[in-house]
Amino acid sequence: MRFAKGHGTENDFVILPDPDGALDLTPALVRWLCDRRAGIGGDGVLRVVRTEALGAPLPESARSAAACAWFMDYRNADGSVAEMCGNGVRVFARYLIDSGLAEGPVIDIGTRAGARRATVGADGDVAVAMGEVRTLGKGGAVLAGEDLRGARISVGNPHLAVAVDRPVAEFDLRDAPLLDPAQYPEGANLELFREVEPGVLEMRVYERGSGETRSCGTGIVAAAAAAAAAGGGGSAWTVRVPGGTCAVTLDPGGGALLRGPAVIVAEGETR
Ligand SMILES: N[C@@H](CCC[C@H](N)C(=O)O)C(=O)O
Repeated sequence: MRFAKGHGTENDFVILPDPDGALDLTPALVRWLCDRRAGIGGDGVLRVVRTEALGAPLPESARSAAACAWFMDYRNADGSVAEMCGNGVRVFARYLIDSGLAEGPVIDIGTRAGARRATVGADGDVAVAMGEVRTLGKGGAVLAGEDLRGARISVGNPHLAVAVDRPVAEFDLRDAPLLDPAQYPEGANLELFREVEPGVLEMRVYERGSGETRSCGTGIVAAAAAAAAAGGGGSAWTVRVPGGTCAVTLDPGGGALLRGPAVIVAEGETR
């Protein structure tokens, strides 16, 4: 099986070119590919498939993806399926261009949350229009015995974005947060963020299906939206995560642009 490896601010992915939809991508295969000791290693898998080769009809939420030539079939490291991955779309766009599958610099990519437009810049950064960012009210979680309250936000996938008042490095993110299943029947990603300068956030994330990762594009957008709603600033945000820095621009219509680096680091074949 051919693969590539890439990352966006160290949120890393095993990329599987499968234009004709021939691959049987089981949860067990995903877990093996993402295993950092026995496999290749990654926070998730990006299957690169032609939308017309998907086989199954797209859910209502993904209807706009039907017009896209390429579909990002995203899987978390535990084998579960997620609707969207912000860094994944950026790395996916970089892969399509580097491998000659798309010309760019603007590429519409299908996801389970609908079409997402990625623009590859001359500086190598990839910006993606993240679709509608919806704030759904307040939510809570218990993390390492600590009660946290924050904003429930959908960026196509579910988030709890929590503003904290001490450095994010001080939190214990080894174990999964306990979420209220009534609020999050499908689970969620937890972001802890703190405004360290006007318009600048530091953030850490515990991702549903992957554990703590060094970056999460949808989570970065959720944190920026939560910070903006709390009155901490305007539309332009810089978000520092353990794996690097991304920029978010919130637009008055409820959308967001996420921009940051995306690179392909290796290509190979499994045995
Ligand atoms: N790392 C991604 C998010 C991947 C999906 C997430 N773990 C979920 O289950 O919703 C990103 O960059 O957005």
